[in-house]
Amino acid sequence: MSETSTETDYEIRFAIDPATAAAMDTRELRESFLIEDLFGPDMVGWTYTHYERLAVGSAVPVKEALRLEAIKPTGTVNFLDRRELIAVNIGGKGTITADGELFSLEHRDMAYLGMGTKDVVFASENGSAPAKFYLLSAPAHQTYKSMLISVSDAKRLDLGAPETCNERSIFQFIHPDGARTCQLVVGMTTFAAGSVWNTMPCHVHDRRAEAYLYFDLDEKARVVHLMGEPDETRHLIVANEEAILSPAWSIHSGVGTARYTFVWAMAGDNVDYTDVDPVAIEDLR
Ligand SMILES: O=C[C@H](O)[C@@H](O)CC(=O)C(=O)O
Ligand SMILES: [Zn+2]
Repeated sequence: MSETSTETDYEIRFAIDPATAAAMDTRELRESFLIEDLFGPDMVGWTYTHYERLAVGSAVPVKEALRLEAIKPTGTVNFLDRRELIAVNIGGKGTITADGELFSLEHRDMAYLGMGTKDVVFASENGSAPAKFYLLSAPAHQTYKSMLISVSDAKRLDLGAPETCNERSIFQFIHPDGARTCQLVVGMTTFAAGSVWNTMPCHVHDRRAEAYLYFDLDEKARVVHLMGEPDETRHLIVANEEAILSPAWSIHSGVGTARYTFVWAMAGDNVDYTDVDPVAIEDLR
């Protein structure tokens, strides 16, 4: 890809409190917590949230490479002057060049870019099977090393059972023995054939907000994503390659009408994956 474009779009989502969310109808819930049309071609798109100032976005270089540029909400000269970023490739092979360092990402690989990285360019190896970079960024307080994290470097945790339709593997890309980050904790969850329930039994963690990207879901299939306080649940019907925002007070769990994969990402007061408050299934309302 010879040309480099800098078309960037963003929208802001304010933080919603639980009482306000409980009074919302379907349309309002979707406008507040669902991100549709996430992967627009040949542009960088952001949803800048007021949940931990976590920004969720995408870069899909089809005709040309795409440069990361600052957006007004960051208030900085370069996007990463006071932030860190993780890019997860859910498409074809692609590259990320960060201040001259080249990272090659296969399908399902991630790259971590540390605070202070100035020049970032996303490119596809082949525009007819473009890379699809799912972007996550949070404020940072120090610079950790930029690095490629391939799915084979991730720490694998097998959970669930076929009888409860929740047999799945959690790939923790950020863990204490791997890449260091300030706030971002990101991973991917895949399912055994026949299993469709993620994160059930579910949990909350007031210390961290979370975002999910559901992908590799059949175009006509949907995930029924559960949100809300444990005793006041709501649902979002989610299509392939759509993301949801999960405030710190909300459960985040889902059941697919067919198989899918998802990327989960958190930011907040700690990076301890195990620091969750479990919710018993019988306590859900
Ligand atoms: O706080 C952690 C996140 O919710 C995910 O790790 C949960 C998940 O992938 C699962 O149980 O399927
Ligand atoms: Zn969680």
